[in-house]
Amino acid sequence: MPGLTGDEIRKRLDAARLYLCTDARASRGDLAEFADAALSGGVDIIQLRDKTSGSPLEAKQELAALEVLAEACARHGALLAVNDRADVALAVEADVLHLGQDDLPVPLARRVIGDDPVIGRSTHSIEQARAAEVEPGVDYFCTGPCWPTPTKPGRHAPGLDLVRATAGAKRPWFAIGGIDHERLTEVIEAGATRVVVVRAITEAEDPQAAARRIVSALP
Ligand SMILES: Cc1ncc(COP(=O)(O)OP(=O)(O)O)c(N)n1
Ligand SMILES: Cc1nc(C(=O)O)sc1CCOP(=O)(O)O
Ligand SMILES: [Mg+2]
Repeated sequence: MPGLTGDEIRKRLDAARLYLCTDARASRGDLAEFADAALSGGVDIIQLRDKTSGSPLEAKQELAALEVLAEACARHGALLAVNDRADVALAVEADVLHLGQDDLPVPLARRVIGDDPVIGRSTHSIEQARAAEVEPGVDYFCTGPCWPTPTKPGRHAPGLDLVRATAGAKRPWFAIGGIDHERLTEVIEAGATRVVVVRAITEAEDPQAAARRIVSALP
């Protein structure tokens, strides 16, 4: 199946509200079923982020998991995101590459993946968010963590002040970190219209219902 054009990817990014990061669920062996459930519940972007063992996945496992997620995304019209690795994003024709402050610089990543996929940036301070809002080659950014989270241990949480300071930014941006359905109202009141979640869906008994509840609460 031919991939999406850059314009199609950017159109879907503009409309995206709920972004999910998931591990490969190797211990549960249900990645395809889980992804179908989350995407049916309204997840717009799904990223493979597997740091469960403390080190990156072996390439073979990462590519196998991305193949499963790519098929699920194609079934549901969602975007497939790769974390950290421009070479892997190119290899699997991902729609999205997500880069943190310590990852590959954006101009180098662009050289690898070309112009079509979108690139996202993590930000953890007002200065970083302001920079990501105008940085060439960046299409969206994330601000967080909103609350300290065991999914990203040791990362200082700038909290909702960063969300408030970012509200109204010109580029698409997502709040991340410690967000679940119960905390969503606070995040929205602080000015976020898009969120990234991990445990709120990966640890839910019913991932489809968990995604649906979050989507229906978003503006
Ligand atoms: C959508 C999204 N937002 C933030 C992150 C975190 O990126 P980073 O700071 O590089 O940390 P790691 O995820 O690589 O540990 C993300 N992956 N995705
Ligand atoms: C992967 C990640 N990045 C963050 C950032 O602030 O950039 S917070 C985070 C983990 C978010 O997980 P949960 O939804 O389980 O709290
Ligand atoms: Mg990273």
